[in-house]
Amino acid sequence: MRLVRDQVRVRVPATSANLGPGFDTLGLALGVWDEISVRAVAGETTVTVTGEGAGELPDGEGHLVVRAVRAGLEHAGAPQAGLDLICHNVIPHGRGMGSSAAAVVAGLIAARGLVSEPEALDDDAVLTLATQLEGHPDNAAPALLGGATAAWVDALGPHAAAVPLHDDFAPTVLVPEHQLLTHTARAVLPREVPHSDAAFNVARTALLILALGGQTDLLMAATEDQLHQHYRADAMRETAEVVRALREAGWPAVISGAGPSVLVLDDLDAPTTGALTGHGWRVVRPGVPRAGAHLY
Ligand SMILES: Nc1ncnc2c1ncn2[C@@H]1O[C@H](COP(=O)(O)OP(=O)(O)OP(=O)(O)O)[C@@H](O)[C@H]1O
Ligand SMILES: N[C@@H](CCO)C(=O)O
Repeated sequence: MRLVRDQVRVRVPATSANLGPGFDTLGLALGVWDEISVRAVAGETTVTVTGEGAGELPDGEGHLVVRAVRAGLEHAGAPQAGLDLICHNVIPHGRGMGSSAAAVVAGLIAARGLVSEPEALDDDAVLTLATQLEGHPDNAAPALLGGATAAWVDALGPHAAAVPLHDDFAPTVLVPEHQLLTHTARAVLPREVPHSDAAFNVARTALLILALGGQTDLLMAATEDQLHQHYRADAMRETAEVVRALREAGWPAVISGAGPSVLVLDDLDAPTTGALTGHGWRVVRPGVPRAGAHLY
């Protein structure tokens, strides 16, 4: 295996995971894109970041995209090189919009673009490597494939399948100013849950597949959850309060990923978004790209 191109550019979408009951399983691509350029060079690795994370992220081998490119090259059996990485970041960090999965998937797709036999980094391989770096596949799957996905892990590794979305589906994301790292939001979850709570979520997740496909009258019941959101409420009180108020008003609102953004599985109306904007929430209507990360 060798490097056949010395420069590639990758676009990768934001994602929202869980969608309420589908903890560590369901995910949705969002039309907010990071763009990276990777050049193989003879010298040391350098990283230039504009937008989100500029001046804060590591500027060398510790950068998450660099780590992902390296994992991809290693998996493909390709030689490592110095990397000149340029990142134009739009996806907010630590908000539950899949920034870390986007960084990892972008790096792996870049590695695919650099090597002589890209099939060594097919979608299965990229999802496996991304899940190793992320710890769970639910953001990586839609970042890679686009649309909505169900991801699961078995003895062979992670897998993902597309979840059909009805044509009018238009989510709204409410983004607060502050960050909450996924690591922190996972630390508050119990190691075990009651069987009745697991059964509760199995039913809601099944309903959610129907609701996303077009049975929208099921959306409210389909977005109930007992596995993670109430455990996380103390770590993101404003988020929990917005989710509660929106649901009381009939909107199918959930915590986006590990929070603290809120995902509404509907096109939130102008009076409601106006009120939220006045309280410091940024309103994003991203649309759902039907394709995921790609070279461009
Ligand atoms: N584009 C990026 N380049 C480099 N590192 C990144 C990038 N995006 C995210 N990261 C790293 O990942 C961290 C955020 O990841 P984290 O998993 O906590 O949140 P998230 O991925 O934004 O949200 P969620 O997983 O809930 O959707 C950042 O603080 C940073 O260290
Ligand atoms: N399923 C993950 C998504 C965030 O990365 C969680 O809720 O912790």
